[in-house]
Amino acid sequence: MQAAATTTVRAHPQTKPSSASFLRLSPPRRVSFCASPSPSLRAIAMAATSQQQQQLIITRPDDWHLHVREGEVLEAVLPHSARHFGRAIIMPNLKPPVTTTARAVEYREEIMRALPPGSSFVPLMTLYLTDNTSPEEIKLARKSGVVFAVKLYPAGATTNSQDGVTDVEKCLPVLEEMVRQEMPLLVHGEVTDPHVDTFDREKVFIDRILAPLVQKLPQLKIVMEHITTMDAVNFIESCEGHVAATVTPQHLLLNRNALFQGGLQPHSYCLPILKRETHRQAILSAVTSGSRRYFLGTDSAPHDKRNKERSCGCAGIYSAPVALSLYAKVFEEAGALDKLEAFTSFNGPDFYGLPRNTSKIILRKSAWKVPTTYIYSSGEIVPMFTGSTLEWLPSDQPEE
Ligand SMILES: NC(=O)N[C@@H](CC(=O)O)C(=O)O
Repeated sequence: MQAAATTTVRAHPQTKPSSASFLRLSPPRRVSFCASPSPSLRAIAMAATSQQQQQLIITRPDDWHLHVREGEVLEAVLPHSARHFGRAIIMPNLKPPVTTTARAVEYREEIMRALPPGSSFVPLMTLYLTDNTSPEEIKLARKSGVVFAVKLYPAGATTNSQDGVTDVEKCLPVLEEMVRQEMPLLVHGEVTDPHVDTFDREKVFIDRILAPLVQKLPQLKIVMEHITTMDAVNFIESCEGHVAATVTPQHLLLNRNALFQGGLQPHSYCLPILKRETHRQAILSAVTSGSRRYFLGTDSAPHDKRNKERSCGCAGIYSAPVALSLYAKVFEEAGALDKLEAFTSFNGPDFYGLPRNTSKIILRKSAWKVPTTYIYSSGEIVPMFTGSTLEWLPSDQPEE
């Protein structure tokens, strides 16, 4: 560990914009491939950072896309998120999925029981959309006060998505009710058509499903989850203010080469799959531009090591314990540390119409080693960047 930090950078407090002003975003901007800063510029930015910024104090972040599972795995992983994040949007892709408000309420109680004593972490529950979800269920969800969004998994697109939507047209009455209830739709944006190349599935989803949906229901709030392509960035920028996106640490830091680095790397396998470098660069530029349409969503997706490393391994990267350090690394390397707090702590609640957190968290420029695995009662979970040394260690202690 390095010596105690000396210099502190406090992000400037911002006033919370009204939802109306959120809708008046800057005019659509197309993003094309944009080269990263020249090595010399980047080196200067990093040198300046390392001399001056030894500590960051930012508003406590939220995670707008998180898988915590159930039972023993829930107990093992939840403390990692609860330690650093104020709230998280909890994904409903359990077995069986969380398709009703009643089940979401039960699941929330299980999460609350698994929290470490004294934790003030708040789970924001979601419903899993199916072809048979009723508009009535949306009214119940809104009335519950604990369900904050509905998740669309195209049937068969990813882990536990077999009960997902087979045809968005079938969900139109539900989506119309979501507009009335101002309930956001969270989208896993990939087609499942086996004839479409895995690396093109996000782009084809935008063309075939998302763009027509936005045209049909322009008032529906949509979060395109875990975006991976320049096409997604261009789409988000071309929409009015009702469409936003979450971005994971892996899609900001890794390109598809990481899947094959020195051999097949199952712990870098997630869906949507990592893409080529040009796409990573486009997402990085978008996120570090300061645009309010992008916010933190780790998609931290724990799977037991045996299920990741077997002959047909599961998709999902476990990033909860390392995510904040990694996002800080991304923004620092882009010379955009001043934009980090809006991404981690402001843009998400502003989009959802929720208050920003009031407590703070400290990130110290201090080297720390990521454990190789997290052992729990019936197995182990390998975190992203297993065994490597990271900087920007988040403090466990709340800073009021
Ligand atoms: N991201 C993943 O690769 N996996 C997620 C599901 C998902 O969000 O796609 C999971 O639940 O394991």
